[in-house]
Amino acid sequence: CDCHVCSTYLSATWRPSFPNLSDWFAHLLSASATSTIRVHVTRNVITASPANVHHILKSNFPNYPKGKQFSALLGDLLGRGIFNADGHRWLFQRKMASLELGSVSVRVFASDVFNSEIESRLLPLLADAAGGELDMQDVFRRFAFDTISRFSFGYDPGCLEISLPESEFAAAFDAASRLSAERAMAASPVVWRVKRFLRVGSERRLREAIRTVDRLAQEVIDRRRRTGFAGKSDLLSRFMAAGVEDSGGEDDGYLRDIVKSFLLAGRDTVASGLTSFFWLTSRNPAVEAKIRSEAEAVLGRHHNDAVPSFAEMTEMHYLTSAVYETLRLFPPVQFDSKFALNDDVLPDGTIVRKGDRVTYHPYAMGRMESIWGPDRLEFRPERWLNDDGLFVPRSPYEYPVFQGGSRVCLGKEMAIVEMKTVILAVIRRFNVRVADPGHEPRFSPGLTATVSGGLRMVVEEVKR
Ligand code: HEM
Repeated sequence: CDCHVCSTYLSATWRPSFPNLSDWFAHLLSASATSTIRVHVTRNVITASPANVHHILKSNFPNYPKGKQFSALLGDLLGRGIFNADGHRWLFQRKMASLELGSVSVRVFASDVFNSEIESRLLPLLADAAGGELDMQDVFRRFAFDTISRFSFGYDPGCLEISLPESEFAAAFDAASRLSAERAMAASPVVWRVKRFLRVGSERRLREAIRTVDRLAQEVIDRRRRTGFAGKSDLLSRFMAAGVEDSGGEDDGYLRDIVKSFLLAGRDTVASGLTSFFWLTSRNPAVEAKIRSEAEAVLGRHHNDAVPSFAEMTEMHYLTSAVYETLRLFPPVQFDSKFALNDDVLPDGTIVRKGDRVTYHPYAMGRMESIWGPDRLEFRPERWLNDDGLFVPRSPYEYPVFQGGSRVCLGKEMAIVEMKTVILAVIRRFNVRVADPGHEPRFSPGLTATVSGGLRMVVEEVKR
């Protein structure tokens, strides 16, 4: 195909004009009369139309599974885990996980994990670095890996200890997710499949990384079986107690797969959201000031610095709005694809053929004038508040940052609470400013938005 979009895509000639591929797609989607474009060479229909997103994720959901093309990329790492499954296997895990994640006891457990990681590691690390610089993206990735590992597995990799140690588990998990995502960048799937068959290059490294992840995960599972899982709060113990391993003769590999999906889903996403938040507030100190004064109004001026309760955080509508506003401009999952099972027509008239890739694009949607109005590029938490100053959510089909419909993110509420807890703890004690204010983030290709080269920030203690 020699159409403008395909030739620009293939030759990457969008690069001089746009910092990221997602910015170029946002530009094309804004200019399209239907908010939908087609990249013929990759058989990819990309849409930023809320009606189309509703159709794909909700009203015609069965026609848009993740598909074999996607699950092949992550299959070696995630196996049969929820993130990579379709059909009955997905539904079984979805029901079980929604039940567990919806329980009050799991919420209390998650809050305990966040609070202890903040009190015992994050704040001491920032205090130690005060007056100097830190790569805050690295800090948040370590924070998020410790918390999601403790939450999912009951295993503490200790990545955020003050010496910022190398964790074998975190390094192997990083390598495995990066190398799996890089499969999507091969000119053709044949390339990585041949390398995999021959066990050479990146596929050899991927195989080794997955082996390490599986070995360490298995050690945790074996230990849990020896020491008992009854009464323990982490997801692994809950799944074991719910008898997952007995269901349909499934083996330990299945438990391991389930937990790995949670690690992948809950780690880089939260770290990405926090990194973007501090980048945006560093450039918009007025927002930071409003969050501080709201916190003071809710918690009182002389609050004893203890982590605010869930109820107190719920009262902070401006903070909630600032988190949603951050994720609007910088969604951790910038785009997400499905593969059509059968021919279909989208609500805007776009024809979809069986096997086409259909992508909704939260990054572009967060920049659409038709959805957010003329000030769409401004970081303005106020847009989420009603006249009474109360936070009002938007439809998930206009704001599919956590996806929407039948496969909406299972960790959404937990992620928002985690982000709010960290933000409050940090900004009440520290000023965190981008070291190089002219720095415009560029994202590395991958499953989750990660700032290429990290984000160096200056940390200073707030004078009281
Ligand atoms: C800001 C943070 C987060 C964002 C933006 C986010 C976003 C998303 C998105 C877009 C999906 C759909 C992916 C797909 O189907 O291709 C998803 C699914 C999922 N998320 Fe999250 N997520 C976040 C945090 C979390 C956390 C902390 C957890 C774990 C507790 C989690 C657990 C999951 C799971 C299990 C799924 C799969 C649901 C299914 O397929 O039925 N997420 N998330």
